[in-house]
Amino acid sequence: MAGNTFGKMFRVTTWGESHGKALGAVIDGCPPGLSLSEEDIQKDLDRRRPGRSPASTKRKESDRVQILSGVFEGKTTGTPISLIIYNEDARSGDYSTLADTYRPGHADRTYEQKYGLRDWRGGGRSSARETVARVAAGAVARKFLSTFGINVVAYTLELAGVKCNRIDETVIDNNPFYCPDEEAAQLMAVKIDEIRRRGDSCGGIVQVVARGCPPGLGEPVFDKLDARIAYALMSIGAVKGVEIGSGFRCARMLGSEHNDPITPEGYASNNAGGILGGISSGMDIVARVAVKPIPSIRIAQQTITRDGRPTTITVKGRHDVSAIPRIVPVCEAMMLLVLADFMLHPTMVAKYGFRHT
Ligand SMILES: Cc1cc2nc3c(=O)[nH]c(=O)nc-3n(C[C@H](O)[C@H](O)[C@H](O)COP(=O)(O)O)c2cc1C
Ligand SMILES: C=C(O[C@@H]1CC(C(=O)O)=C[C@@H](OP(=O)(O)O)[C@H]1O)C(=O)O
Repeated sequence: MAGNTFGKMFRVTTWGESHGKALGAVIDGCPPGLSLSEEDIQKDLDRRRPGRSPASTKRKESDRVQILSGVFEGKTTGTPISLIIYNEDARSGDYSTLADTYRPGHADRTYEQKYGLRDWRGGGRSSARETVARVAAGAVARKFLSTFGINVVAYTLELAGVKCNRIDETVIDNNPFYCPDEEAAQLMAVKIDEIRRRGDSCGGIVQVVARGCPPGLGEPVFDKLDARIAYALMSIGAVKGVEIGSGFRCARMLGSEHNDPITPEGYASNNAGGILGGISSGMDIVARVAVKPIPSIRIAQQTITRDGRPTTITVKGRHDVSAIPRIVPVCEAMMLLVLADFMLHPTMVAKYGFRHT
């Protein structure tokens, strides 16, 4: 099956299914000499792992990563870096009704229409369990980018209709929703509890910010930085919208309001979200994603069987109430992979080289 590889210079292939033996990533193109340990990767995996918030699936996965190749004496060797994470708690028997019935909102029917068969155990390759491999690869990109002073942070702006009124990044890791407004996080917990009890699900909005990027990332046509970021974020399951900078609000602004004035010290505002003409400006890169509600819900829904008979489905198995907050580190990972890819573009290597730690 094509379409399992992301990136051109910093290339990542993910492999594995939600109820298979293991999942993993192969990273090709990471420069040699970079310090890299399993612990560097584990930190990010622990933020995505199930069980860390009331919105999370009850599936119990330790998500311990092992580095199988590409690292010797604590440094990358420039050869493919292979990472593996074993599945520990799939409980595939709970999914037997999915063998014959399609879940509304999930990939079951479209996948089968395309390939003619489907691993119905938890959605197989279409399960967001695959994002464990993206986060592992993203952590390697984070380590590489840190040598240039580049970092990426994401957080929850809105969940179940509860909006943040302030952004204080220092509190993000103090609450289970990765929310920069602690009061909003408390309301989110109440809402999630209500929705979970009803057997329903919900969505929200995540903001992703990249800091320390030099000017020059991205191409003026086709491979524009904003185009690649939108592609990367939209490639995550449940993401249905991506905005950069002022985003959809720009449609209602005047040019005199939207243009970011240029001063000798830099740009006076950042409606552009750090990207002009497809190329990073040196300002913070700011993107937001709209996340849809989780498809697998316990409320009865209308659907059809594989042979086209109408029926209703009440989805079994263990599911998130919302992809937020677990999607937050996944958004970080996809942004990190785009930036690492562009930092390895020949024009950027000529300017900045590789930095080793
Ligand atoms: C972190 C994360 C966790 C998710 N958890 C679930 C889940 O438990 N159950 C489910 O049905 N969908 C879950 N999803 C959403 C589905 O994977 C996604 O809706 C599905 O693959 C269909 O793709 P689409 O929504 O992009 O069309 C999750 C998505 C993410 C990013
Ligand atoms: C296990 C994880 O999340 C899963 C994402 C997911 C889905 O359909 O996206 C469905 C559920 O699992 P299963 O594939 O067993 O139905 C979630 O528990 C994980 O992210 O580690």
